[in-house]
Amino acid sequence: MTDLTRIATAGSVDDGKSTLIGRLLFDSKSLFTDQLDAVETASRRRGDDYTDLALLTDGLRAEREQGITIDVAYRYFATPRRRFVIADTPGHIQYTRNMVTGASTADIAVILVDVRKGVSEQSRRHAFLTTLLGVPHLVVCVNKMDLVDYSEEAFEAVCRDFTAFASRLRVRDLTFVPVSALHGDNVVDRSERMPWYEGAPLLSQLEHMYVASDRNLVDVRFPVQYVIRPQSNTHRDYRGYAGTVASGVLKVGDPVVALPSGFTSTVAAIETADGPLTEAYPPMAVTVRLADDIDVSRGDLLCRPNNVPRTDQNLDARICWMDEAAPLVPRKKYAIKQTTRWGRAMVTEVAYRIDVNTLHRDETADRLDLNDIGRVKLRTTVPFFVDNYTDNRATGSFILVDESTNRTVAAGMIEAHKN
Ligand SMILES: Nc1nc2c(ncn2[C@@H]2O[C@H](COP(=O)(O)OP(=O)(O)OP(=O)(O)O)[C@@H](O)[C@H]2O)c(=O)[nH]1
Repeated sequence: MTDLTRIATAGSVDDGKSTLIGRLLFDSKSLFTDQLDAVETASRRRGDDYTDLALLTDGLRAEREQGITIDVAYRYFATPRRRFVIADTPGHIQYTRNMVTGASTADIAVILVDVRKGVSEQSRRHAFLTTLLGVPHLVVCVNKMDLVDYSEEAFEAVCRDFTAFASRLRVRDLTFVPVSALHGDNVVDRSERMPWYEGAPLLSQLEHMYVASDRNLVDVRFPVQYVIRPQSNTHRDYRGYAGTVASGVLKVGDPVVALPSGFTSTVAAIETADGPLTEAYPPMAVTVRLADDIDVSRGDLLCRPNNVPRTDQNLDARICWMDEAAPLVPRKKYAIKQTTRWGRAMVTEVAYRIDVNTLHRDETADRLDLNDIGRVKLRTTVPFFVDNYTDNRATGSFILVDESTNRTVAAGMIEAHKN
């Protein structure tokens, strides 16, 4: 199985996120020498007597910031055990939107807490968003341990406060690691300055966390991205459906049903740029050929006949509002995209807005502003094939796009209907 483990990071400004990521890359020897030279030169130029690893990710981020609105920098690194992609989400402005972008596909979230500041409003917000986005594993790095003399009591106090808040959320797996990102304690190598800590350093936790079983390999969902139909005479009869497996394991010979038509067939072949396969699983990009010539178009969904998502035009969802230009206005029409399918949607009701610090639900709210999270009801113009987000992060999520500006204004997570 392609084992790319996705990590999302979160932390308030100056908690040390960039330094931690730099340290992970540096100490695990995942850096290219030319990048290292550049960082060392830049550090010297600034008069630092140490190599400022934050320059590494900050530099990257600056590159990414040009011309894109959602500035999440992705960094790949590998150890002999695992390959990782780490999303570095800036802690300052727009944190909710950036975190939603960075964490919606993450296997593991790493939240930084400055041990001197303790569990702040932002830490609570990060924990809440992590669970809202269904990230299965949460690792809290209690950073800057060097500034509290590597005190066990200081570490334990943060763990206690964080656990108390997390107990009110749906956290599946919570781990704490005391680190000093600056000095490298417990990041890649075990720290000798914290003999009281019996756990493993961060990297080793990331390498050993069991993530495969978190992925949905049960419910086959294959959203069709393109229909491939060559026009040449030699390939006249060829018809393939290209897309990315959203969940489940698709096998040659399996019966499938196409939605919305409801026609059934069997998988005749699974093709990739590197040759044919007998099975495909998420997030593989493949072309599927069917035994019968049934009507399948872009935006349709292939699944198993005995395991289909619900077809719905009324959606209940939690959404995060991401548009700084205008608040969410009920009854306004937006474009909606779920997997590869587009339609139009109208928010018919804002049920409540959630205060992420207190988890209080404000049922009097009738709009959502930038970074607000709320529960809403939507009505779509065409049927969508949906699962609850808790069962399927791919088919349970959607975005709303403002058609006049073409901006993504919301990310949504579908929930079961409630009255
Ligand atoms: N003493 C000490 N300082 C640290 C540690 N980790 C980071 N710092 C310092 O804290 C400051 C902020 O670190 P960054 O890594 O830039 O913080 P950040 O969270 O990435 O901040 P943004 O990039 O602005 O989101 C820098 O001056 C770091 O050198 C640590 O473990 N100990």
